[in-house]
Amino acid sequence: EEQEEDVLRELRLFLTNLTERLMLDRRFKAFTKPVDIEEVPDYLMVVQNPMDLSTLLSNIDEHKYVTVNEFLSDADLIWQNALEYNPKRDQADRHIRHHACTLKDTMRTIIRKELDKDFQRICEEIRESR
Ligand SMILES: COC(=O)N1C[C@@H]2C[C@@H]3O[C@]2(Cc2nccnc23)C1
Repeated sequence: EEQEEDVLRELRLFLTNLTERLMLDRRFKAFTKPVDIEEVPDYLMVVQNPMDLSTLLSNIDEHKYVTVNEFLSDADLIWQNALEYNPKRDQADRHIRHHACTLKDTMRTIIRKELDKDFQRICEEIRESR
């Protein structure tokens, strides 16, 4: 009903604001757009489910997420894929793995500090009712 759409609208605002803040952080520049398959032809041989911050924003706009955990399932792909595709000991791989770990920690810290637990539970009850 209308109250449910009000809740999901507020969730979309929170997730959009979170994602846009991450996109503005220069440490996460490599994660803002899909990896260019023409530049990195073997990427899809290693990574089954590519994900990036701009795709998260599109998914939010398409009402893909009813709970924060559904959003995190996709958002976690970003840093998980980076750890998987960039495992070498060289500085370039170490840099992107460090930023991937920082992305993981930053997302969860913002959610824990800024998203009300009761609000999250209401979203989960809407998901269970559908
Ligand atoms: C999330 O980003 C990544 O996992 N990567 C891995 C790719 C390897 C390296 O850096 C990336 C893009 C790139 N393009 C051209 C040549 N080499 C590279 C970004």
